[in-house]
Amino acid sequence: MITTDHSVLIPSDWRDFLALTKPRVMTLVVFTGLCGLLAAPGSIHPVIGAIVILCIAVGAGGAAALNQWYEAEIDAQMKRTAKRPIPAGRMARTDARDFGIALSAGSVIVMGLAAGWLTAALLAVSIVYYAVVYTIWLKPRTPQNIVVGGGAGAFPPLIGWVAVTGDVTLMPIVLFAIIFMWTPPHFWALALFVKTDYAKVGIPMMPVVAGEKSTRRQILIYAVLLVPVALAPWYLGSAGLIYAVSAALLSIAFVALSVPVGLRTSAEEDAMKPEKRLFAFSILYLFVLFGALVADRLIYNAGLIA
Ligand code: HEM
Ligand SMILES: CC(C)=CCC/C(C)=C/CC/C(C)=C/COP(=O)(O)OP(=O)(O)O
Repeated sequence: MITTDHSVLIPSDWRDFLALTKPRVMTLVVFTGLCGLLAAPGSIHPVIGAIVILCIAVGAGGAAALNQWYEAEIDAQMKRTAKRPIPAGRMARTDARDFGIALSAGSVIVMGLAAGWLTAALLAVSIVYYAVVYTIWLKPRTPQNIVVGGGAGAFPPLIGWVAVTGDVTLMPIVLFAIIFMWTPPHFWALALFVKTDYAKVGIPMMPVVAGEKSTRRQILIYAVLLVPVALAPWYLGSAGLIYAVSAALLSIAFVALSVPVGLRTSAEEDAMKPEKRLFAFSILYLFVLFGALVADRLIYNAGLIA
């Protein structure tokens, strides 16, 4: 049973509040935000920079808490999510809601005061995008939920970049586009092996609605479309050879891992190994790609390469 009553004493400790922020997923969200900040041309005071990253972490965590407040009932029915603080009965639902609102509002206000209101507005849009547009509106309604909703997770590098430069130019939009195109293969690879969970709770994820075959084709299509987008910082002249070589190698590996997932029809014999491999690699891919962007920028700035 899910508790919604404030008066019920539930011994949720700090670990439950931390779990509400989806800390493991958010490491990559925060990392891409940090990379956007470090790769941007110009400089930012280190203390302000640290506050910006903290606000991205807190805002994303707040949005994740609101996601779990709203989805407590369906989380309770899925194996992967049943042990979360609310469905497991360790936290009152209203506490998660209040915590989510406090983190979200607090992060936007502090961001505005520290880094300006354009940066804060972008953070606010990404929070509303994840907690409301994706969670409440798209996710229960359409199999394109994560294609459109994935935009929420694409904001952090844009936010980090704009905190430094003060305006939205082509390059931060390219960084947004990289994560936007990356999200479908990232999530659908996983959705293929947790399909039954989503089917059980009536969430129209792509493999449930369009079937496995179509989802597999779409994973491959997005992985191929991601290649020119991932290389864009280089051919648009905003990144050098270190980034170009890294992006090319990562792209080859990503497409190579997507091919067996995209082309096969039956996966029963190997317990979905290629799908699990692609999902795991998708995370490494984004860490290394954004890390390469920063390494490239720092090395060129330091004059180590002409
Ligand atoms: C709508 C878009 C997305 C959906 C639906 C999605 C969904 C998921 C799911 C269901 C998991 C499994 C772990 C869990 O149960 O929490 C996961 C893992 C993960 N996701 Fe995503 N994801 C999305 C976008 C992103 C974005 C934008 C990032 C970061 C930039 C990201 C980073 C990660 C990471 C790092 C993990 C591994 C966490 C771990 O090791 O436990 N995801 N994702
Ligand atoms: C700055 C800011 C607000 C960033 C937002 C970052 C963001 C949207 C990340 C998306 C990652 C994520 C946890 C998806 C889970 O989908 P789900 O919630 O459908 O997964 P679930 O089934 O595990 O609940």
